[in-house]
Amino acid sequence: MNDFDDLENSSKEELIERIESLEDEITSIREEKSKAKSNLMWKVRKLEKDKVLIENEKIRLEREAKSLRSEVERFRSPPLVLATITEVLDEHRMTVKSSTGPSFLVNYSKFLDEKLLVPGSRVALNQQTFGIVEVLPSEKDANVSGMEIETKPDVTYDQIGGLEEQIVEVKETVELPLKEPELFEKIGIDPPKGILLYGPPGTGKTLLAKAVANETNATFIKIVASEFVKKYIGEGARLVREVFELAKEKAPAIIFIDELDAVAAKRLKSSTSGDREVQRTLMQLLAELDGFESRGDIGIIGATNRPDILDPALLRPGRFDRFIEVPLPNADGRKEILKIHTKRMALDEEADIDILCDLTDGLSGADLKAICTEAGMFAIREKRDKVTVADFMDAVDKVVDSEHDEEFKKEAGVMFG
Ligand SMILES: Nc1ncnc2c1ncn2[C@@H]1O[C@H](COP(=O)(O)OP(=O)(O)OP(=O)(O)O)[C@@H](O)[C@H]1O
Repeated sequence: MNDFDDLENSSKEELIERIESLEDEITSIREEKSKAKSNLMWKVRKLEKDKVLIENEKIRLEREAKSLRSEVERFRSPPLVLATITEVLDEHRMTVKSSTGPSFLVNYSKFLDEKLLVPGSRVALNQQTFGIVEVLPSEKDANVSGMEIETKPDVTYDQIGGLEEQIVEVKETVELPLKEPELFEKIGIDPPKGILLYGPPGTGKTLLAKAVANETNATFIKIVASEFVKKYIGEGARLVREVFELAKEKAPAIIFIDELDAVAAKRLKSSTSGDREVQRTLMQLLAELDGFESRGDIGIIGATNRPDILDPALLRPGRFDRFIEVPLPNADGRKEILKIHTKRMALDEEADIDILCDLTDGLSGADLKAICTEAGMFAIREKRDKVTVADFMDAVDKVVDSEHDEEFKKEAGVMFG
């Protein structure tokens, strides 16, 4: 006997009740079907995105390998020599004193502005011909361009997502000696001098350093080590000296040296003048670290994406002797970071951060920030007042693509000057 056999004997009320219950059942089956369908659609979309991400990653890695090869080539090209004009002899020749000591009688490129070629001007010389190839800005300007100084940065720890352990470590090793130096004195140990933050680009190393400076009311002095040794022989060591002098003047201060590997790569066997310049700069940095008494009023934070190539001399006790890894965020970290960057955004009800977390595996905090900004831009462009899931998905695509473009441009820049 099936469910419908006794229908003939049912009363009208019973029949109506039965029909209603069947209608309810049909509605709920329909709802489940539509939910399952949208779930499946999400999964398909996510798998498609994953596929694109993996393919992009492959392209990225291939480009990275290519760009690293070009970088090696670039490091092999000789840097320019820094000099100051001492006397203009005639319209072709002048005497200069180089930053490494000796004076030279030199020619200059006819493309230079002669009005700038006066005694006292700083110039760059070709290392082989010693001809003047460039007139440099005054020393003051050059300094400023290599350094970023902020009296009390406005970054606080609650603006940093997914780095709870790192924050605790930074608080202990940099903040505590700055805030309560007497604790170390009482116990009779020296506070740590320098800490090294290492991890991929855009993961929050600079943010951490700025938050310490904020918390301790310190001046934040940032220098990018690759700027020291980019071009001019003799400049690197001088800049290192000046940074430490400035920090003492402005104490309490945090010295943040980004891209530390640029002056502290393991010694190479070959010895071009570029390598020697890097060595001179590193020596000066080591001398400053050794000579400087860590009384707790200056914190030194180094950062690198390549801890594996650092010269061990720099990592000895009393130098950069604490290492803190700042990795790419995991799913929880990404959620935290997205929460921080979407906090002030007007989000559509369906814009679910969990979905976004799944779609952004392998991306950095800087990428996540860029995705939020891009998603907002898409909404503005379409004159909507809420940011939707689709905006975020398009933003993920855009940011991932633009990263590849950036790498391509960088590579092209290296190849074509
Ligand atoms: N953990 C994070 N929490 C919140 N925002 C982050 C985080 N990491 C990165 N960001 C965002 O990305 C931006 C860049 O990050 P930051 O400069 O700190 O990276 P970095 O590790 O110092 O990178 P690099 O190695 O390229 O110097 C920050 O200003 C912030 O907006």
